[in-house]
Order: sequence, then C-alpha cells, then structure tokens
Amino acid sequence: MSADNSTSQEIPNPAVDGSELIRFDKVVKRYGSNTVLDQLDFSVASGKHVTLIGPSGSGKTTILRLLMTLVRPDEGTIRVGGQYLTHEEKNGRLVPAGEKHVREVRKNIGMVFQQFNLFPNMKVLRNLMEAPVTVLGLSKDEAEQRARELLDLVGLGDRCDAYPTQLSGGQQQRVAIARALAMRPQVLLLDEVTSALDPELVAGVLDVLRDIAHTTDITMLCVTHEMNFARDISDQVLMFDSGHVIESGTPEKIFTEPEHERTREFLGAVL
Ligand SMILES: Nc1ncnc2c1ncn2[C@@H]1O[C@H](COP(=O)(O)OP(=O)(O)OP(=O)(O)O)[C@@H](O)[C@H]1O
Repeated sequence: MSADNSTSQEIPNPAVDGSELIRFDKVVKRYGSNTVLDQLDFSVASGKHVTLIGPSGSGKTTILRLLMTLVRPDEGTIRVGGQYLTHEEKNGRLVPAGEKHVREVRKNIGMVFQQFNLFPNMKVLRNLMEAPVTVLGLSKDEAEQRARELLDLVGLGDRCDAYPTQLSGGQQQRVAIARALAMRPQVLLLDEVTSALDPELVAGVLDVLRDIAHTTDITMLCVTHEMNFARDISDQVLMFDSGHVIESGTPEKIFTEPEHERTREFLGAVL
C-alpha cells in the first residue's frame, strides 16, 4: 500500500452537510487473495448526487453491489438511512443481518444496471408494477397509476403495452430507470447505465437522468465513464484507486484542478 493510499481515507467528505444516507465504516471486501476494498470509510449525504470515477478494477461497482447486497463485506459495516444493512441489533449487540432485515433496509435502494435486467415476459407496465405490488403491498390501481406517471417521466408513456424486446436499448434502459423509481427508493444506484448502449442512444438516457437529478430530491450514487454527465449532475465526485478514495470534491475541482497525480493521469486518459 502506498503512502498516498494509507492516508486517503482520512480525506473529509465535503458534501456531508445534511444527514448521511449511506455510510461505509471500515469496509473490507476480498475476492480470494484480491483485497478490492480495504478499510473503506465513505458516506453520501441525503439528497446529494455522488459520482464514483476511477480506473477499471478499482472497486467502484463493488460498492454498488455491496449496497444491493449482491455481495457481502468481509469486514466493516454499511448503514443506509441510519439502519445497518450488514448487521442487525439483537439483545443490544450487532449480529450479521438476516434475510428479512436485509430485505427491509434494501427497500430504500434502487439500482439500474448496465444490462437493463427487465422481466422479458412482462409488458413494460407490468415490469414497473410487479415489485410495488409484491414487495411494497400497493394495490394494483395504485401501482398502475405510479407506473404510468413514471413512464411519462421517462418519455415512454405510449409504450406501456410493449414487451422489452420490442424496445430499443435506450428505451429499455429508460424503463429500467422508471422501474427502479417505482419503488420510491431513497437512493438510486446507477452502474454504467449507458455502457451497453449504441452511441446514438446514450444522450436520451442521460437526459432522463439529468432531469431526475435536477427535479427530484432523490440521492444518487453513480458509477460512470461519461465525464460530462458526471460534471452535470454531481454535487461531489470521488476518485477511486485500488479500493480507496484518493480524492474527492466538487466536479469543478476534480475536473479542472485535480490535486492527486493519479486523478490527473486518469482524467488525462479519459477526457
Ligand atoms: N465476482 C468476482 N469474483 C472475483 N473477483 C471479482 C468479482 N467481482 C469483481 N472482482 C474483482 O474486483 C475488482 C474490482 O472490481 P469492480 O467491478 O468493483 O471494479 P470497477 O472499478 O467497477 O471496474 P470497472 O470500471 O471495470 O467496472 C477487480 O479486480 C475485479 O476483477
């Protein structure tokens, strides 16, 4: 571990000016002998839009996968909305979280993946209604009204009866965004949501996300290689390298006056 990395976790988080919605404390994630996250401390304030940038393999997606509980940390704790995601309290002690507890906390989190992951056998409207009915217990009427409003928001109000395969990749991704929002999550995780799209479809998806970022109070945690998009929507950009935040700040600061040599190198390669 370099000297830079060993001090990097102490960088204060300038965006924390409200309540913390996400908090990682000393999180370690290993795959075999590969330590991907090493004692990671990191937080996201409620309502903020935070973008993770950094070289391939630096651990950005792992952070989102931990929040979705697709993987579990080897050490440390993760809290969302003040509740432990990784643990639960039993008899005044913290114990590893059980499935029921995890499901409850995870209701606050929505995620949009690179590959849209829509239910192929369900029409677009049903895709949006399924989880609100089965997980949140909404009535079908309530879920349908919510689904129609969200499809309007992403510009697909006229495609309710299409099956996912009848839509372009960009339209499918807009459905996936609407589907994540249908659960009214407190935080929306976005993992390289345009990287599987043909170039001409990218702008439409990013416009929808810009709109959501600018018109709602949802918290966003975003992994992207689209630096212009990161610049537009982010309150804070975190530069990751080897599982550590090596630099964080406003997009203006990170993109125009990066302090860290690794950040300069990375931006030099991608901008
Ligand atoms: N399921 C897995 N099994 C083994 N190793 C994994 C697994 N998932 C991720 N890794 C490894 O963990 C490290 C971090 O991966 P991660 O996907 O979080 O990086 P990233 O910064 O998001 O990269 P990219 O920008 O390429 O998506 C990489 O070395 C990767 O090979």
